[in-house]
Amino acid sequence: MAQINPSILSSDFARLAEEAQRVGGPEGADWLHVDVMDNHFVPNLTLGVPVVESLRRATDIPLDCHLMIEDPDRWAPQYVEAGAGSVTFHAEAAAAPVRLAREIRAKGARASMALKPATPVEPYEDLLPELDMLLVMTVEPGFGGQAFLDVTLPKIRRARQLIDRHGLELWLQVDGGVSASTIERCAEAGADVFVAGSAVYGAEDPAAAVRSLRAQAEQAGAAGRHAH
Ligand SMILES: O=C(CO)[C@H](O)[C@H](O)COP(=O)(O)O
Repeated sequence: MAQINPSILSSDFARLAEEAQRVGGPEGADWLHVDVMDNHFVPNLTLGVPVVESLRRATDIPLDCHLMIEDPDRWAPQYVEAGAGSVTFHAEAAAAPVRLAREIRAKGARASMALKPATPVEPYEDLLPELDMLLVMTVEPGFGGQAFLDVTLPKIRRARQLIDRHGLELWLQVDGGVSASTIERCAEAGADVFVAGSAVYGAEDPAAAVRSLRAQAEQAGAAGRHAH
């Protein structure tokens, strides 16, 4: 089943609790995608551990924290303690990704690793069993509202092949420029978790946008599985 995770990067940061509610409810957001940026790993600055702690108290939607930060080996465990249900670190930033994934899992969250558009998936094949989710970035991380990068589609396909070849349960997430006009290509390529910021929070009815994106992804994903 396709999962839709609205990115709070495109929401009103002064009203995060209400913004979480706007995407909740029946058939609403599966997870809330929380973009953590440190102005070092990416050229933008957002929020940190205290905001995640507050968000955890403000919503029942589980938190999917995407750490676009340097030194995730040091910080990721703190996001689990703050209440994240899933913590994503970047392959390009982690010093010891296997140890870090194990630590995140041991603390009780889902462990996830992200790849920037130019980072190949193949070198990480043996590491995949240590993960609960792989995030293939479909824009350069740092900002919401960017155009989807088609060049990432072959990598989504290759990641799906590796996951299936090894019989793994891990989820394959895409993030960046995911909208009504790009989600089907991602789903056909094999993604099953979709982060959408502007396509959800820029819509008149964000909860309806979540439902509509999920329906599109499910239909295209089923067609993609049939074709393979
Ligand atoms: O990680 C991100 C940027 O680094 C955001 O989650 C992503 O870009 C979502 O925004 P949009 O759907 O508007 O592209």
